Amino acid sequence: MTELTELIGSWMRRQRWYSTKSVEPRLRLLASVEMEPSRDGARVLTHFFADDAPRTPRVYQVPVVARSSRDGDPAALIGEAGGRHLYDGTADEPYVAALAAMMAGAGRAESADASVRGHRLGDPVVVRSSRKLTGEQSNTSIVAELDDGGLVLIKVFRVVQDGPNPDVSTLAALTEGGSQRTPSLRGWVSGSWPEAGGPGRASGELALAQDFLTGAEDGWELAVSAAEHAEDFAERAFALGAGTAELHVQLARVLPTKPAVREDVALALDGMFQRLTIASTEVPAIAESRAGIAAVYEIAADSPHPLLQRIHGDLHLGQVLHSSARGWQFIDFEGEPLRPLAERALPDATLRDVAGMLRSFDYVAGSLARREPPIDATAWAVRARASYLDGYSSVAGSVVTDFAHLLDAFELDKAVYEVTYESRHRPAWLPIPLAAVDRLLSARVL
Ligand SMILES: Nc1ncnc2c1ncn2[C@@H]1O[C@H](COP(=O)(O)OP(=O)(O)O)[C@@H](O)[C@H]1O
Ligand SMILES: O=P(O)(O)O[C@H]1O[C@H](CO)[C@@H](O[C@H]2O[C@H](CO)[C@@H](O)[C@H](O)[C@H]2O)[C@H](O)[C@H]1O
Repeated sequence: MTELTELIGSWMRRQRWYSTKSVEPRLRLLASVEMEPSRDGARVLTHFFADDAPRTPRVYQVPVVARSSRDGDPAALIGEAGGRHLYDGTADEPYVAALAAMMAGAGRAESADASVRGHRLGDPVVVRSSRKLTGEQSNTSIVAELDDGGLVLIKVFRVVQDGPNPDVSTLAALTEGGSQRTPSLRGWVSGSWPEAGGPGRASGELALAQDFLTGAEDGWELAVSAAEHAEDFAERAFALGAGTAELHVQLARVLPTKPAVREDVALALDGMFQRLTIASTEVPAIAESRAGIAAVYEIAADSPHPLLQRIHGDLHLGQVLHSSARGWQFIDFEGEPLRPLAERALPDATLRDVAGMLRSFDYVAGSLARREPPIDATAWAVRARASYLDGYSSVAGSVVTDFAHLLDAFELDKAVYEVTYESRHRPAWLPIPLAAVDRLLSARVL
């Protein structure tokens, strides 16, 4: 087992989804499940590893195909352990087929310490071929071609946590409610494994499958390209705002809503202060602005709050796709990866999503300002922001002006979260949210 743990540890360190880049993984194998009976000398396994390197241990799901000979795709080869050649399951057909079969037939597999189980929504998913997507992602996404020629996107969660994953629960509710603002969910796989830090068991979702939107364009890439070429984005931003408000209306229809009581406001405020404390500890420049930031949070906490409901939770341009047939589509309802899972599905204020998208327009300008030679897209971002808010209000009414103090606080809170995110993942982009914090604070003083 040491051989396996060492091999996976050194491979994992190089993967985009390994979330604690600054430290060496310290892995412990918690459990393994064989997803289906061994076929043609290939075993399909899902391993659960605890990583003790971060302050709070994290559990990673690592699916592998263990082959008796070196006959898999060389690009997917992890290495050799226990006399077998291990391949990254997400890049290897037998694993993807086993996962899809589990969803299609509501199948189940278990070992002494862990289990996995498939759930189906709508027509069964039978995979003919598959291709792993590459890119800057927290999870691993695979495009699979189905027997009927259709395509699905299979997303394999890497860090797995105890409790329901909002990506699945939100998509399931929207799909069952007939939403056209998001690709339909086709099925998912849940599992249980030993707790990382205690004697109990944890359970949660391991993967999902949803319709793949062929030809859809990534919102971030569309926006950056428009800003770079000084092309107007007002119409697209208006439609995105209106689409966000429609999504919120649908979410309020299919999932619980609740009036904001004192405890909800206190909890939200607590969360914002916790994020501020983390950011101030990791990036001392933020500590200097603490009093100003705290004042904005306190004003928001004392202001009226709208009805709370399920929201997207991490809305930015990278979470929307533009499809010529369906307009703007919203994906990835997992919430902010740096936030505890249990918090992410709690009813929240829709303006938190609006604030996320506003920050994203600022990021477009911020990233172009860092190009060589720099491109000034400040005016582009201001116009996109205004059009987005107009579009949102065209469906949601006066919520943006009625709860303006809340929107201010959410924008600042998101920028503070981004400070921590960038300092951990992309230090070169740290100046973008740092400048935003300064700007958002000085805009209030003037
Ligand atoms: N249903 C879909 N149809 C087409 N492309 C998709 C779909 N879902 C995701 N993608 C593509 O996969 C990428 C990663 O998906 P996402 O859900 O954001 O994963 P992560 O949680 O790893 O960030 C997206 O940026 C998008 O380009
Ligand atoms: O997409 P994820 O769910 O993994 O979200 C995390 O990563 C995002 C970056 O990929 C990060 O978004 C920040 O950078 C974006 C540009 O790359 C920008 O559009 C967003 O506005 C900005 O917040 C997100 O915060 C983080 O949770």
